[in-house]
Amino acid sequence: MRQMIIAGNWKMHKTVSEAVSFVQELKQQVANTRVEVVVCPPFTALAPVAEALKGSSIALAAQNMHWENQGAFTGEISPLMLKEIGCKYVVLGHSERRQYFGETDETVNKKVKAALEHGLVPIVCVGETLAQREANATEQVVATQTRGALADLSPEQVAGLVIAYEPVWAIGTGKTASDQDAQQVNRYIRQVIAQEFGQSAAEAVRIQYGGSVKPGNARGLMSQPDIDGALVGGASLKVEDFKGIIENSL
Ligand SMILES: O=C(CO)COP(=O)(O)O
Repeated sequence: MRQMIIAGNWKMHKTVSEAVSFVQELKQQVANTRVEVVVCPPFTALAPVAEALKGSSIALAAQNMHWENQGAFTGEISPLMLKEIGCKYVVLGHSERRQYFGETDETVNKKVKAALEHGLVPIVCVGETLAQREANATEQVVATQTRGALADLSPEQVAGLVIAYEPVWAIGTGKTASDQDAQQVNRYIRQVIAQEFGQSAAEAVRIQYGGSVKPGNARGLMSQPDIDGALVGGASLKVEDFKGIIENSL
């Protein structure tokens, strides 16, 4: 049985003081949930949020990472740095990083391997653009991105990962994939993983859906058999909305 994982990707939102007061409230509101709850603050807020989360079951994730341990890479953050402050997860290959910051399947793969070497669990994002969906290329795009990101990994490593299917046209647009469409693509990703890494890795890997998830649509999406959680953007910025999604995911 795969445990549901609901992660809030704050993107470039919240100062340190806003982030800390948010998680202080959140940890009280979701204290007894059976869902695994994750927050992904911006880099500046990671350490103070880690401190504020002590004693809580909410896990911490970074939104990106470089693959090297250290070096002359101005503006970058390494896996060692994230590990030391208590990150459990790291979001890799988000479509905004692919679109605006030149992320490729190859760099995502380097980052995935580096994260695993340091005991960080990657949340690997894949998803098609509207043009790709309209050209009936969704399956081809998510298969290529999945194979690219996970190249050279062992079945055991893949089993422990989280993958987030986030159709680009559904991110921040208020357009959500229908429950059936999301389920269909998540199931397809699981089939690709079964082909590449075997059935037991495919059954163990958790595959989230992301793209305009809200309290009102969470129940339908999260009850699909191949959807094991959500990667939430906008609706993760308010405690009430995020809590609503968590509660509606069981
Ligand atoms: O990109 C997302 C999460 O990573 C989804 O963002 P929205 O929930 O704002 O559509």
